[in-house]
Amino acid sequence: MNDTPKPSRSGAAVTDQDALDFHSRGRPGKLEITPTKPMATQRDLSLAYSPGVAVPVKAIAADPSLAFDYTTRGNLVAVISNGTAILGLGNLGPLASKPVMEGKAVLFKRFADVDSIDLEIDTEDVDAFVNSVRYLGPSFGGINLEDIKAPDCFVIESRLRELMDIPVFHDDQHGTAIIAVAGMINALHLTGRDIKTTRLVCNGAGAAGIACIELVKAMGMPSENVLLCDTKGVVYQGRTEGMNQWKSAHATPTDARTLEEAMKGADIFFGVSAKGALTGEMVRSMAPRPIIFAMANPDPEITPEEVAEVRDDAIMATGRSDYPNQVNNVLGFPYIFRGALDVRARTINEPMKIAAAKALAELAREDVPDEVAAAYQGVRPRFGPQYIIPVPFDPRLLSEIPAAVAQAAMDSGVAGKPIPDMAAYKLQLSARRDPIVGTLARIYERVRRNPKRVVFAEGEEEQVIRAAASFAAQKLGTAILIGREDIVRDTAAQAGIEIRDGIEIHNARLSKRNPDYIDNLYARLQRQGYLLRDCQRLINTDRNYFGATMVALGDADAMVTGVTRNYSTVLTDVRRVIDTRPGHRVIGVSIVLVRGRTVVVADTAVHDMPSGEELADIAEEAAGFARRLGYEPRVAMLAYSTFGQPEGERSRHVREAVQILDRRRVDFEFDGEMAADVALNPKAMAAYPFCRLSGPATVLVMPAFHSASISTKMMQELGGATVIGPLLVGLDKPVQILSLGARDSDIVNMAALAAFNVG
Ligand SMILES: NC(=O)C1=CN([C@@H]2O[C@H](COP(=O)(O)OP(=O)(O)OC[C@H]3O[C@@H](n4cnc5c(N)ncnc54)[C@H](OP(=O)(O)O)[C@@H]3O)[C@@H](O)[C@H]2O)C=CC1
Ligand SMILES: CC(=O)C(=O)O
Ligand SMILES: [Mg+2]
Repeated sequence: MNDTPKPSRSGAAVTDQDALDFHSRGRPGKLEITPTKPMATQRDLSLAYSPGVAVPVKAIAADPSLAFDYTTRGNLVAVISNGTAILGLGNLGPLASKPVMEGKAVLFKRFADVDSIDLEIDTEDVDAFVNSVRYLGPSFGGINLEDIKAPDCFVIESRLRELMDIPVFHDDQHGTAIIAVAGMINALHLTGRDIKTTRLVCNGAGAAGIACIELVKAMGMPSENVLLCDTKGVVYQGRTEGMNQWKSAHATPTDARTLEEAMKGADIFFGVSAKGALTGEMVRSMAPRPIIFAMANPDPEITPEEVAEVRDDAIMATGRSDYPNQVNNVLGFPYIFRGALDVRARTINEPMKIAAAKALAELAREDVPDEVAAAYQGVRPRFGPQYIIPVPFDPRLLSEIPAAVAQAAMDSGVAGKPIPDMAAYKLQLSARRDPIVGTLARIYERVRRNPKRVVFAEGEEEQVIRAAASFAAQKLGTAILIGREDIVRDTAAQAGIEIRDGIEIHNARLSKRNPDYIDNLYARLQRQGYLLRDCQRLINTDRNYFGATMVALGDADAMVTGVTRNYSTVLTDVRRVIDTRPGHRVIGVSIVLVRGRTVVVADTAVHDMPSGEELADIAEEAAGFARRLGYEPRVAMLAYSTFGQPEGERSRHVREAVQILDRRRVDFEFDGEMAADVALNPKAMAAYPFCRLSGPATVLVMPAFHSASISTKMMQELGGATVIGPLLVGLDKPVQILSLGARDSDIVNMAALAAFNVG
């Protein structure tokens, strides 16, 4: 396996300050609760609360299964910990565990649309813990126990499983075991091993370790082939020190006493212990083509670089996202609970776990979609030593894993509500996906494959420097900060931002390119009332002119700006330097992402009251933009009226635009004029059977700037939508303008969109 590429970090590493800022910014923490019903009127109140609420109360009292129909129970999982084994950091208590538990709760939501809340319980007493949880059954559809130390976790989980009629799942045990076994199945396949003759050493005999070896044995590895180790060394038959019944059950008759001795000739190493527990020497002593899963978090037992120093034939995985082969339970718990909840499973049993592991292993062997390539810096992974397990951003996880788990629950008789049509269920699962994940991941992947030089014009601003550092660290290209070098460096130092490789600082006044930039600007503006002196001043002192000219003359590929000045001023400046792309019209489009759907809205930036002709151009630009993003455009020309009713002056332009598009014979679906509900809601559209759109619109062309701007901002503020943009489309060179005070993550997204040349 000498052709195995050397392991490398993806470069998305974060600083301690990044992590603290991420957690404290805006509303502290990572989640909030939002209502699903309006609570606006007296009637709403009467329905949601007294007296209306009494009706579902009585219904549930008569038939408890109705709680799934009338409450959140069926989609709600509690992530519960006492903080006694937080990642590999040890017993730091319940309060300190809260960031991890909140994190798991948001991952449930993000990856599988499972609502989740963290509960930290302040006790190390097993009985008290069990009692705190057992009475919570009516609140939840499932219980995810987390980061509870062994052996307490074994007692807690088995007692709660007996006491509660919903799935109780200690993720550090079974989640980890499922993912590790999935990776192992593929690694065995790649190295041509038979599980029956393979020897495994598992370092860590706690929650994760015991569960991993139990599942491995359930998959067919003979007990005598498995050596378990802990802080005292090998768990051998007859050992008395540091033992408990769970370790004893896996004690082996062996002469090996230390991890070092155990590792000699071993085929597989599972590390679920602590940072640095495995040495290069031990790796050297393993069998040919060894399989090493160093899963301790946040730092593995050994790094891929350290393994690569001693041998080049290993298949290596860690629990981290910044190396290839992330063996982490995030690949399991969202989807396992999704499947279990959807069939109202009473428990998560062995067949469901094995089904999840097999489905994961199978996914890694299939061809991967674009978004998966994103996590591999544009190098499309292919099943092999560097890709034995799917990545967390793989969109297929959400349709495949829950379906496999649900099927296994049905087959093993624990499903309370079987799924009648699996194919339809898989489609429903895909629709649960948060679309922003896919859209941005695709763009990032393409930019990484073809990195660009991007100007960050307001280079002295802290959030811009932070964004530039992140852009460079994510290997999206070179970030060019415009500003005075000493000020940029001081601001960066004070904010704890490292100016690393991939960042350049350009001071406009000192640039050798100034004479050329001034000549270029003067040639463009001399007949618009500008003197040479004016152009000198603009290039020397105005970072937008300097930066845009860099892009115009090819010294950079794209630019982002606008954090410190208002949109229209910046747009005017930029358009003085950069032309409209021949045959195009400059417009602004916004991408609106709401659960389950993405729509493109135009024109959100440039034309105030567009004519029919201009609306037709806007439709063409927006449709082209949607295609470049990978969406099939179905363009609705919006108005307050639908096909002539009610009549009105403003709808006339929209009708005209439709006629113009007809004459132009454009190659995308369009129709109008129509109201927004008709465009977006198939039931409302059904009232107009002659409508030419084959489904809900994906592109909304607004009748005027005010309606475009108002509606997108309302969607953002009131509708919970994520709005990206306005993005400038139709310029000859890619420039994107940020909103005043944009945050670093928004700036990075815009820089990536500019580099992608989305416009
Ligand atoms: N990648 C992933 O998805 C997951 C990774 N993990 C990681 O696994 C590790 C263990 O977690 P968990 O099982 O929940 O914790 P537990 O506290 O339940 O168990 C820890 C086990 O590790 C052993 N151990 C600790 N340090 C060493 C060492 N230096 N050498 C040998 N054994 C050691 C302990 O030994 P003893 O019994 O003697 O005290 C104990 O058996 C953590 O680092 C965690 O981050 C956990 C879950 C998921
Ligand atoms: C990933 C995880 O659950 C852990 O490290 O504890
Ligand atoms: Mg954990």
